[in-house]
Amino acid sequence: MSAKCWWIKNGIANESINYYDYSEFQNIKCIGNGGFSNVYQANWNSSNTVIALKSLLNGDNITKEIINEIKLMQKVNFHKNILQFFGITSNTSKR
Ligand SMILES: Nc1ncnc2c1ncn2[C@@H]1O[C@H](COP(=O)(O)OP(=O)(O)OP(=O)(O)O)[C@@H](O)[C@H]1O
Repeated sequence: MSAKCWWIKNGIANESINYYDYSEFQNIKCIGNGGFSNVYQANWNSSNTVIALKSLLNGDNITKEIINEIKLMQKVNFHKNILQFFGITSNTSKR
């Protein structure tokens, strides 16, 4: 396992990153594409709200940019003009 992949797994294990079961998300529709991800809209059962799921094109290749994005989003999670980062999920049926 790469050090960057370990950073995510360790974050989930020590609860500094929330992990959600993929089955919590319904009505998943693609709404955008970026350089390293596809973005989907979904209904989230736990919060009864609509959220964006950012799906990495290559989940096996966690780059330093992805880690930086997670770190930055966690730091600015309080700001009303910045989307809230809730956590990570994994579509295990795709693996
Ligand atoms: N929360 C959101 N709500 C609605 N659309 C979104 C949201 N997040 C991303 N998108 C859409 O998905 C597209 C790609 O998202 P984003 O730029 O975050 O992906 P990325 O892989 O980080 O791209 P890049 O590497 O080009 O920065 C956006 O241009 C936008 O159209």
